[in-house]
Amino acid sequence: MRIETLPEEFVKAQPIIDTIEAAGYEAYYVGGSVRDTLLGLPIHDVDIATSAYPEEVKSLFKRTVDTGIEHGTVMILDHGTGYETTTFRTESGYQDYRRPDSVKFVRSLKEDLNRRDFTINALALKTDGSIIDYFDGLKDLKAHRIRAVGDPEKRFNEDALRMMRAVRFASQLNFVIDPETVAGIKHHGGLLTKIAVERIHVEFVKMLLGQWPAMGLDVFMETGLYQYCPDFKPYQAQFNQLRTELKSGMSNETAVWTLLAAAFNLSSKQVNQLLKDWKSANQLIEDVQVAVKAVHGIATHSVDAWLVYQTGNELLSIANEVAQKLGQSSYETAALLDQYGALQIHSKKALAITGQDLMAAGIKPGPQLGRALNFLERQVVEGQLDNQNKTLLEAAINYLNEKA
Ligand SMILES: Nc1ccn([C@@H]2O[C@H](COP(=O)(O)OP(=O)(O)OP(=O)(O)O)[C@@H](O)[C@H]2O)c(=O)n1
Repeated sequence: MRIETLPEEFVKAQPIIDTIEAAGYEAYYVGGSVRDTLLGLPIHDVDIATSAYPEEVKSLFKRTVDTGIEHGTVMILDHGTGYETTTFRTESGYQDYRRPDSVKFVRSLKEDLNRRDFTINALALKTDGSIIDYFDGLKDLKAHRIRAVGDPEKRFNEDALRMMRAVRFASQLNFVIDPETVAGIKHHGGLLTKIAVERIHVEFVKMLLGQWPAMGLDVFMETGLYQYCPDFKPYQAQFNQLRTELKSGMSNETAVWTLLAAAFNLSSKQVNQLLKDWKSANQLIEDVQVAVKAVHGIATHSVDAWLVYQTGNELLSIANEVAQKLGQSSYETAALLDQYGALQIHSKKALAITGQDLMAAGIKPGPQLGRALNFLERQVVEGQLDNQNKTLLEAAINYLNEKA
């Protein structure tokens, strides 16, 4: 098998391989970029595997960075691009079910490919476009199948995260998982509890962002893997619902979490807790809480100006995307965004009056001044007042007189 025209990312990286080969070593493109090229998908990072030992690699290039030298990885910098170049290796140990305790550098490509997770990830590509395939990866690619290299039990015992990777690849590629590999996942699912939640989180989000999340969710549920993901175990029923409803992936991470929070019917407090447990960034937590509120408004057809204003353009699109995926929206996203666009103001700063103006008119600083500004903001957003300095000043004074 030979690829006629290599994507430009590989062509750009060719001088690296040429240099290594000219020094008498072997070097190949490996990993996800080879798999994705064969599937006609865009590629992200070009990874290189070589028979040269790390010190030998370093001696061949002017600019290198030791990104993971103990595992044989050196990054070669070339015209502003970094290429991770890893010495062929075998691995052993894995006491933490995640990283090998020790690696042994070897000179054989076959041994290196033999340590990898799935056959579709164990292909090597030469600069002339030919493919080296020791484990029937091409056959599996053609059959749209994820199959562990060698013994699945051993593969998952070495690195438990690979089970989540299998789920994620199923969702990204619309592939099925080979029965023996599924059996390995069922048997070793419990090892996931040994893995840091952040790592599970990354794979889980990638799964829901994949184009065929129902494929990934099927495996996630049927193998029982969900039971070993902290915080997700109680949501079996909701996951099952999602599997049938979710036809395609989500647009981004905020959308993924909004979908889960909405599908799981979580309260604001629960969303907060879930996302904190999953070590999410504060901004993400805030955004999801706002978006969930908007999903609820959209689902119950109570999308008023104030909700639209509070949610904002970006989160409004996300909220509608989620509501649509859950079959709860009949709104056109464009119509919601038009509604947002038609508001007189899009932030408090845009009010035609300031706290200074109010103080100049004799209103004392303090909580009542803040309350007056909040009142004006809402009135302007809801179209009860024009956003004009004089109008707002009069309205503020009336409001405060009424409250007095
Ligand atoms: N737990 C893992 C992680 C990675 N690999 C091997 O290392 C390669 C590169 O890993 P990574 O960059 O994490 O994933 P990709 O397969 O490249 O996929 P993607 O870039 O889409 O995440 C994989 O293809 C696979 O051969 C592995 O065997 N076991």
